[in-house]
Amino acid sequence: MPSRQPPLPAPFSSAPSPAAVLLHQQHRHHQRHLAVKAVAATAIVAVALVAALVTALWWRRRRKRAAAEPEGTKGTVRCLSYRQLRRATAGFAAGNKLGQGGFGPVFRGALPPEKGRGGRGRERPVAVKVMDAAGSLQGEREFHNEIAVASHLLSSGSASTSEEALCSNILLPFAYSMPACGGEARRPRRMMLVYDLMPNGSLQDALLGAGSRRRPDLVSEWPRRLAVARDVAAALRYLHSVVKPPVVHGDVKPSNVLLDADLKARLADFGLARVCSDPDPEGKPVSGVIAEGDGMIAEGAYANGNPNGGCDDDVSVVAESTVTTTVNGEGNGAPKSPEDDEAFTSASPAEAASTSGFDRTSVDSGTNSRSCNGGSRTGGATASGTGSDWWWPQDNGAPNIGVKDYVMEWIRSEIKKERPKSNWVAGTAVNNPVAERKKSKRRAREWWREDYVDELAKKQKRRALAKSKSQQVGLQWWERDIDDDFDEKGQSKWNLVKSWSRRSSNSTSNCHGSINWWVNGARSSRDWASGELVPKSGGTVSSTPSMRGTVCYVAPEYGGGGPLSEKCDIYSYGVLLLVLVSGRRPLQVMASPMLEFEKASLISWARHLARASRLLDLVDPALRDVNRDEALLCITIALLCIQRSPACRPSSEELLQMLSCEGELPNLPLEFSPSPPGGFPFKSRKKVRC
Ligand SMILES: Nc1ncnc2c1ncn2[C@@H]1O[C@H](COP(=O)(O)OP(=O)(O)OP(=O)(O)O)[C@@H](O)[C@H]1O
Repeated sequence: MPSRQPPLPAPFSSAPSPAAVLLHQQHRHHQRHLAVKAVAATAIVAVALVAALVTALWWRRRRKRAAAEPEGTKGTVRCLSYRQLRRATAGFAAGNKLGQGGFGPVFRGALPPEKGRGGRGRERPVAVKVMDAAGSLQGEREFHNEIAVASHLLSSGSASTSEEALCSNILLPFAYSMPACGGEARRPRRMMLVYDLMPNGSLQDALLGAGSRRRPDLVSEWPRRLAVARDVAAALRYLHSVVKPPVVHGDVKPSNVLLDADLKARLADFGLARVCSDPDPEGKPVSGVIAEGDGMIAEGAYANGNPNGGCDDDVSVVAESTVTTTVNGEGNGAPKSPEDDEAFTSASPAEAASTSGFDRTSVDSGTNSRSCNGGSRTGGATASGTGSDWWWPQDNGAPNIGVKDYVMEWIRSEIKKERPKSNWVAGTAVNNPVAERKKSKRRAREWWREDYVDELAKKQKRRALAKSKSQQVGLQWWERDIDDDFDEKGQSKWNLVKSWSRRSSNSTSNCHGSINWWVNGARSSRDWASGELVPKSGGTVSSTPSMRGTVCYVAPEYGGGGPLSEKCDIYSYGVLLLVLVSGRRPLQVMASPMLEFEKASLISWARHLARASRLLDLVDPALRDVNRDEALLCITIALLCIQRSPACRPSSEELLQMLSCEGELPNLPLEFSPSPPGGFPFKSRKKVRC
C-alpha cells in the first residue's frame, strides 16, 4: 500500500496584516516612552543623590570647621556621645583620673583625630568632667549653666584680634555629653563637659598642692606668679568689658584657674557664671540707698564702679531660689574664717558707721565722692581719722573702757574654752597650763583683739544668743562664729554648712574631727543633694562651690544675699592675688590655732600688715628674687580689690592696667592706710619698675 504524505503547511503570507503593524508600532512607541521615563527618573535620582551627597559633605565640613574653631570665635559647644567619651578616657579608668570636683571626677582622655584629614590629624587631649548629676540638682544646673554661658561667650567672640588674644585666658568646654547625645536616652543621667587638657592642672594644686602636683617653678619664681595674676586679670577684663553682654564668673579661685603647658593661666568653670543685663543706657545709678543687712551693698555705688545693671537671672540657668552657701574645702576649708568674723576684720568706714550709729548713707556717699581706686589717702580722713583706732570716737555714748574690759574678759574665757583638752591639733600638746594662760593673756592684748574689742562688744549679745543656741544643738566654736558673721538672711544659708559639719563630725571618732578638717584643709566635699561624702583625689584639696561662690573668695555683699556683680569677681580676684603673693591658703593655721590665730585668715592678716606698714611680711618665703615693687604693687591691688564697698574696688580694666605697671602706683585704700599716713612703703607716686 502506498504511504500517505502529510499535507504541507500553508505558506506564511509575506505581507503582515495592517492590524499587526499597528500593534507592532504601538508596542515600539510604548517601549521608547518607557525608556525615556526611566532615563528621566534615573537622572532625577542621580541629581538628588548628588545633591544629598554635596549637602552631607558640606554639613560635615561645616561641623568639622566649627569643632576646630578656636575659642572665642563664632561657634557652639558640640554634643558627643557617652560612647565616644568612654572610649576617649579608656572607660573612665581610675588611672586617668585628674582630680575630683564638688560634683564629680575629672578624667584625662584623648579624642581621635578629626576624620577627613587623611587620618593624619593628632589626637586631642581632653579633660572630661563627669557631673554625677543623679540627685544633684545644683550639679545639673551648673552643667546647663556652663554650656549656656560657654555658648554665649563663643557666639559673642570679638572681632578684634587683640581682644581675641585675651580670650585665650579663658577655658570653656568645647563639647558636652548628656543622655540626648547619641541617642542614649535610656542610659543613666550622665552629664559630662569636655575641655582641652591643661597639663599643669589647677593653680591650687600647682601652688599649694602636695607632691608631684606642685610646680616648683611656680612655687619659687616670682615672675611666674605675676604672669598668672596678669592672665587672670586679663580673663576678667575680657568677661567684664569685651563680651557683650558682660559675664560675671562668680567663682574666681585658684582651683578654677588652670595652667597650660607653658603655665599660662586660664580661667575655667563657668558653672556659677551669669550673663549680665545691658547697662542702664543713661548710666544712672539705681538709687543711693544702702540696703540694711546687705553687707556693704550701695546700689548707688554702681554709678562709680559697676556700669551694668546687675545680672540677668533669666539668661542664666542658675536659680536664685535655691541659694545655698556651702563650705569650701579648698584648703581653706571652710568653716567661717576669723577674717570673716567682723571681730577680726578691719572695719570699713561704712561698717563702722553701721555699728556706731553713724549714718551709713552719708559715709558711703563720702566714699563715692572721693577717688576710691587709688585715690587720695587724705580724702575723707578728717571724718574718719587714721589707723586702727579711727572709729573709736564715732561710737556714740558707748562706755569704751568698760566694754573693752568686758570683752577682754570674754575673749579670755573663749580662749580657755577653746584650749584643747587633748592633743587635738597634730603635733601641738598643751604641756604647761599656767604658761598657756599667761600666753593667752598676752595674746589677748595683741593688736587683733585690741582693734576689734568694740566691734566684739556690739556683737556680744548676738554671740550669747548663738552660744546658747549652739549649746542646744552641740555646735563647734567656729560654727558660732559663722552665725555671728551673717545677718538673718545669710544665716539661713549657713544652716546647711552647720548641718553638714555636724554630720561630718558625728561621723568622726571624736568631736574634734571637724576642727581637724578645717585646720588641715578639707579633704572631702559633699554632694549636697545626695548627702554623700565625696572623697578627694590624691589627698589634694578641692572645693565645694555653692550657688554663691566659695567661702573666703566670695564677696561679702554677695555671700550675704546681695546681687552678683563684676565687683564680686574683683573681690575674689583680690583674695586670689593675696594667695599668689603669700603662697598660702586664705584660711590656714600653720601649727596651732592658739599660736598663729591672728594669721589664720590671710585677709585679716593682710589688713593688719597694711596698717602696720609691713606689707612685705606677706610675701611667700619660698619665692626667690622677689621684685619688691611688684610684690607691693600686687598686695596693694589685692587690698583695693577686697574693700568692703564694691564701688571702691577697681574695675578689671584698671586691674590690668595697674598690673601691667602702666600709670601711677595705686595708693592703699583708706581703710588699710597705716597710721600715721605716709608709713606705707610707697613714699612717692612713682612708677613701678617691672
Ligand atoms: N581642663 C583640665 N585640665 C586638667 N586638669 C583639670 C581640668 N579640669 C579640671 N582639672 C582637674 O580636676 C580637678 C577638679 O576640677 P573641678 O573643676 O571639677 O573641681 P574644683 O574646681 O576643684 O572644685 P569645684 O569646681 O567643685 O569647686 C581640678 O582641681 C584639676 O586638677
